Amino acid sequence: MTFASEARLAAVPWRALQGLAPALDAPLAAVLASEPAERVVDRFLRAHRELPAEARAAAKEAIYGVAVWRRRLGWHAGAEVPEASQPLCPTGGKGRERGPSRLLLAALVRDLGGVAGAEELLELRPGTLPPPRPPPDDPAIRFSFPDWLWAAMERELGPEAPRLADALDLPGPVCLRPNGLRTTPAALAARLAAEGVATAPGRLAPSALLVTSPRPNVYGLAAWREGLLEVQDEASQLAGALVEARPGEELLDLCAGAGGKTLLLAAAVAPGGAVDACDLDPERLRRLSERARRAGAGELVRVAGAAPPAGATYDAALVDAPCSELGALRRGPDQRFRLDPAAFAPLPGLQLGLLARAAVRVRPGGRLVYATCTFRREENEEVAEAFERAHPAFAREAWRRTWPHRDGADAFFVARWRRG
Ligand SMILES: C[S@@+](CC[C@H](N)C(=O)[O-])C[C@H]1O[C@@H](n2cnc3c(N)ncnc32)[C@H](O)[C@@H]1O
Repeated sequence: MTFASEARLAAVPWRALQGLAPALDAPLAAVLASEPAERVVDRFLRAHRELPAEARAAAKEAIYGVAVWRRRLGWHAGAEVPEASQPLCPTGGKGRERGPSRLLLAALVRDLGGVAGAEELLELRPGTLPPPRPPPDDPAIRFSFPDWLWAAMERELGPEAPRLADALDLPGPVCLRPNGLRTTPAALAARLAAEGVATAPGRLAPSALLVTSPRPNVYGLAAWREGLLEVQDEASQLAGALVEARPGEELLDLCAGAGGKTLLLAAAVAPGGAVDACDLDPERLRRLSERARRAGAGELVRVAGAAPPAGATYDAALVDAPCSELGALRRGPDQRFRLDPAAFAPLPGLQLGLLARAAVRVRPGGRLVYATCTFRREENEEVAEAFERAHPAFAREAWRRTWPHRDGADAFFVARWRRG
């Protein structure tokens, strides 16, 4: 069986890499030494504006492909690929003269891309790669995940885990949120169509629009500059929608970050309402203020700093908690090799503490919403259940999970309670 993430690589115009291999050595070495692929791709494309579109597309796939599939490629190339980002060491001496990254690229192009003559295309001696072999049986190697991450997926999903792994190896859809202060989903869809971008209604969140035309540069659209939309995953939109904010309400967004959900909430409480936005990170709050102004939500969002004003209470509070972010891995697929699972240990305590801080701000009859973008139950159901045990006045109203392979959206957990 071929998985969609594998089949996708067979459709890349790899032959357009002709003559590009030497220029790709440094970017490939950079991603293998743990620089984020997105940044490396951006730098490469800026430095090579002369390249035709097909070569640019193939170079981008080459850099992302080696960054993400490195573990699988090492298996095909006979090179040891460490699970964390460390310098790579080929076991055989062959190919060393071109650097191990070129060998991995050749494995990508030959073994996943299906290109005969990949070595010649990439200026390697024929026979540098070991003979081709069928996909590995070990799913962690097949889907190119560190062992600990594969184990976490298997623990959550059992036999369904390969479908999640496959989905996380595919680029996520581009999902848009119409700015309810300035437009409607139908009006935005028509406006985008006029700008050459086709969309379809989302399946999870009430007003989400999924881009169906080939990945456009959304930030280059006039509709974006005019503040008509935000790029926001559908699961994130669903989490905001589950707050069920109404016009005139006062809300607390305790972990507002750069404001993805704050802006959604601000549009929902207009007219007459307000959202107090808090975060520990002042830089994110600065970006939030900028985005709120662009969206026409400047009057609705009050940036409160690290904590809400003393004594303030709210109709609803959202805790979009810091988490391991494993559910959003499609947004930075090579991140999997930079994560240290030991860093997740303090998260449930932090999450529970944030929930308790938000709970005291919720007025009687008001709502408390907890959201994460991870699939680890230690940060999801287990935190939410611990909160319930300690806060019997809060009655459970909603309990949702989303999954990339089932819903086409990031893996989120959302719980909502009502204070008695
Ligand atoms: C998942 S992100 C928030 C994303 C944001 N709500 C959005 O929709 O764009 C979690 C945020 O929690 C913040 N954070 C971490 N610890 C915190 C704390 N103790 N109090 C408040 N915010 C905290 C982080 O700075 C980060 O911005």
